[in-house]
Amino acid sequence: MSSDNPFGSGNASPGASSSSNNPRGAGGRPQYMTVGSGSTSESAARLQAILDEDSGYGGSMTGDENTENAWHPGPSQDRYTPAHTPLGAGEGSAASEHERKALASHVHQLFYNQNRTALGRAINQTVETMKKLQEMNTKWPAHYPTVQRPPSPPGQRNAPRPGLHHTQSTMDNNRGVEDSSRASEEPARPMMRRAGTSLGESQSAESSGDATKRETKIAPRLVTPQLAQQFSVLKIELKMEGLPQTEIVHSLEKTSVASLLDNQINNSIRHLFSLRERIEDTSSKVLVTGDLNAGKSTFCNALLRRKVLPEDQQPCTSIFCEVLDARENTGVEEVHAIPHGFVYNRNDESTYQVYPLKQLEEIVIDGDRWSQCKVYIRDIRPVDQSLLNNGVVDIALIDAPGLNNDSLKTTAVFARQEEIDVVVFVVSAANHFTLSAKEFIFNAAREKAYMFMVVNGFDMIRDQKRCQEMILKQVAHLSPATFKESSELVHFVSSNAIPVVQGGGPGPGGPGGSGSGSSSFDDSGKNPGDNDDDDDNDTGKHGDSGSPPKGKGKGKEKEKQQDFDELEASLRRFVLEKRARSKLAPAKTYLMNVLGDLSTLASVNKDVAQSEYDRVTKELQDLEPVFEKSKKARSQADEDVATQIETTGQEVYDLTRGTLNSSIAHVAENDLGVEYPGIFGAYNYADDLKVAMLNHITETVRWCEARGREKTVQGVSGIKQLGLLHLGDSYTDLTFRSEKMFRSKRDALVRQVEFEPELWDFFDVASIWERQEKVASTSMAVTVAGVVGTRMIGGVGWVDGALTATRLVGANNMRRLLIPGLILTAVLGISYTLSQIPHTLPRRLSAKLSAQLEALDYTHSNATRISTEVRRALKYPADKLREGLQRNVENLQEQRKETSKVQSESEVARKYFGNLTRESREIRSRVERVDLEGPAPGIAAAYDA
Ligand SMILES: Nc1nc2c(ncn2[C@@H]2O[C@H](COP(=O)(O)OP(=O)(O)OP(=O)(O)O)[C@@H](O)[C@H]2O)c(=O)[nH]1
Repeated sequence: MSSDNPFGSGNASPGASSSSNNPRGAGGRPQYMTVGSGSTSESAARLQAILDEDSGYGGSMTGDENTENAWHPGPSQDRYTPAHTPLGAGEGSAASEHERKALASHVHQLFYNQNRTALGRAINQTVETMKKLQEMNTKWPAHYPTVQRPPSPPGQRNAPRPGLHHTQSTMDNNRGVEDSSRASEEPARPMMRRAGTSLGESQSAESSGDATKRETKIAPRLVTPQLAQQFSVLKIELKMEGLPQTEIVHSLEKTSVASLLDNQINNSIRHLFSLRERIEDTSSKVLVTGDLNAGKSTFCNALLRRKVLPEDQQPCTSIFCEVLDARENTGVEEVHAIPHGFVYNRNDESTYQVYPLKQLEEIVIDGDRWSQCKVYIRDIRPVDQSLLNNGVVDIALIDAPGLNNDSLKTTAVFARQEEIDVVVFVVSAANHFTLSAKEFIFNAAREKAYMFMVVNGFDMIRDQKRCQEMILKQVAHLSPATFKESSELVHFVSSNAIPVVQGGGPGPGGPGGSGSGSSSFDDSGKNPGDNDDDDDNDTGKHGDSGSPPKGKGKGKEKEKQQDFDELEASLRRFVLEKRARSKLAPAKTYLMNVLGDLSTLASVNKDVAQSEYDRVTKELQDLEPVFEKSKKARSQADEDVATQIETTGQEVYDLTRGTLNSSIAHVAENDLGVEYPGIFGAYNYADDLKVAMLNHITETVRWCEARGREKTVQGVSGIKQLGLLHLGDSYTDLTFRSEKMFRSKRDALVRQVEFEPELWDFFDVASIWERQEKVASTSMAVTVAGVVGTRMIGGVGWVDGALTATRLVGANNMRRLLIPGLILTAVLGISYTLSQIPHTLPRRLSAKLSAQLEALDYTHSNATRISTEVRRALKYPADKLREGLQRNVENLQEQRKETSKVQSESEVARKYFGNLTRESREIRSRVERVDLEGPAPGIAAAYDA
């Protein structure tokens, strides 16, 4: 564009000392994006070098080999303001003006790149943080913040306290204007502010006070879940009939919430990736819309310096035509026409049809067939002037159908699309704003406070000053923000005055090279072959609609050209600024929201982890003595039970043994209930006696068993007491059925004891004699017999007695008396002996029985049997008790282990969430510092100028 510079290319302004001091500078080829038509300065070139180093995508080519004098951005670079060069008169000041604007643009670009890098880094850090959170979430399921609903005032439904909205840093500021207009229009629509990531949602951080105020404006019947207010991005969307979301979250398991959160984090990470992609994207889309026949296509062609889009006096554009750089289509110039109902994908030819450029005219009028088209062209302008491909911001132009009742809505929807960075509104200088135009701008102003306005066909206006005043007045009403910046945003131009290369194909010089494009024009802005400077109807220009009433002469043409150049420069700046907002702001807003959510989540979970840690620590402290006690109880009860079993067993043994021994020893002395039937029944008597004795002993055994039972019952209840003492409620009581003891060996004794009464059992001479001595009234015969008997029994003594008797009675008498005496004695003896059987026999039998039982070890074996059974009966509940105690100890041990595990986990979680809170706040404050709103100092300088 330097060739179009009215001040001559390479002439630095007088005031631009930096340029004049450096012989390289002013006259050199501009190696950076030139804004406007001004010449380029050395400092601008240096800035370009900075941009190139700035890791961004700026700076197409530096080519500045000599860097010794280059300006290096120091710590103060982010506040670098180009020096206000003293303005010289005439051309010099104009050149300096251009230079300053160029610098401003570059400084803005520098800021843009810094912001972009900062946000990109923040996105990476956030993604990493979120991935770590996901990992943590699997180990320690994160808690979702609980929601406390405040009690509702009587007669009013739940109206939760408004939560703090997260900072919304998106785009179009001037909320005040926007809000008040909205408020008046929609008083009853208290929409909740959500994560605004789309274009046009401009919101700033809201204080709790503001929020409360806003809440009071909101109709109280509108219940917004507080949950949604606390979270904006990581909000868990749950739908369940009849239940508010908050309650559903409460009713969910901790792990279920955790997995929902995990899902949400995944979505969030995906979104962050797409935002990163978006901020790294250098392209920007500009939608050109306006009234029918306002000259939109002519304006687009003028921007391209090539007649690509069909222009007509009658409305012709009925579809959206997007003009893109042919490099995006492997360098091939062609039109891709997209039929209705298809979503365009350049790599899928089934979604469009290919046509040559010259057929574009037929396509744009065929709105019935096509919904839109993509026009790939090679920009004929040099890279430093190119709009489509300038290495800094690649702009795609979209020519929209003229606004009328049919297209108004579609265009409004199109303009709201996320990828549309800027809307350029073309209005006819002659017709001013039509109703459709007003409606469109008024609605668009809600989304986009600023709009770029092109008042076209200015050449047709005779009283241009009045026209300007009238239009600006209308702009003030329609878009106050735009009006405030009207010097930058409202341009009065004549698009048809801009020389363009004719036809769909490349111009004579060929569109390919960066330098060749400019060769299509001469210094005066004419087309080659243009003979008449004053002829606006020549082939190289627009304006075939008739000659303008003004603007004859070279000066006028240059003026129009200059106006258009100004417009272009402003448009570039505007696109750049808007791009910063449309591309970076969604990333910033989303990051602010997601990091806000993360920090809320982290601090809530930190608190939960802390309280869990405190709780389990306390639990462990309480558990320790219980565990020790239980261990002690186990060994104590073990000992007690063993002692009890042993004591009871021993007692039963001793009792049985003593009782049985005594019973056996004295069995004969008992009244066994057996009558002596006389000598003839003596044998039966002996049998009966034997049975009676055995029964008596058996009864004694039974008695001992009964005592054993009693002791066992006592023992069992003792064990139960121990169980209740040590295990409490967890002790399982057992029903003890004592009657089931001693079931076997009942008749064993009869089988074991085998003896028959013998003859000698009936006669116990020794005892008879013993007994006889005690009897006082004994007859003589008996005495004699007794004496004799005694003597006889006494051994040698009886001979002596016989001799004594012989001596008394005399030998003859003796002889006569001896026989009857002997007979008498025998008879007496026998009858006495027989009479003693009931006394003798039981003793004899008892002695025999005793001997046999002793031989059988009867007493010991029975005492052992009974005591063993008692021990066995006691052992079962004792074992159960031991098991219970052991289980108790093990349970406590397990509980202790689990609690310690929870303790260490919650400690890890506490630390992790503490770090996460800090980390997310740090990243968030870094993101917050990314200033997308304030104009860069360079821009301010440009505005000052
Ligand atoms: N005098 C003059 N005529 C212009 C200017 N700009 C465009 N025209 C003419 O106005 C007519 C309409 O121009 P277009 O560019 O087709 O208008 P449009 O807004 O694209 O039309 P639709 O898209 O069909 O609504 C053409 O004949 C142009 O030559 C201008 O600045 N001055």
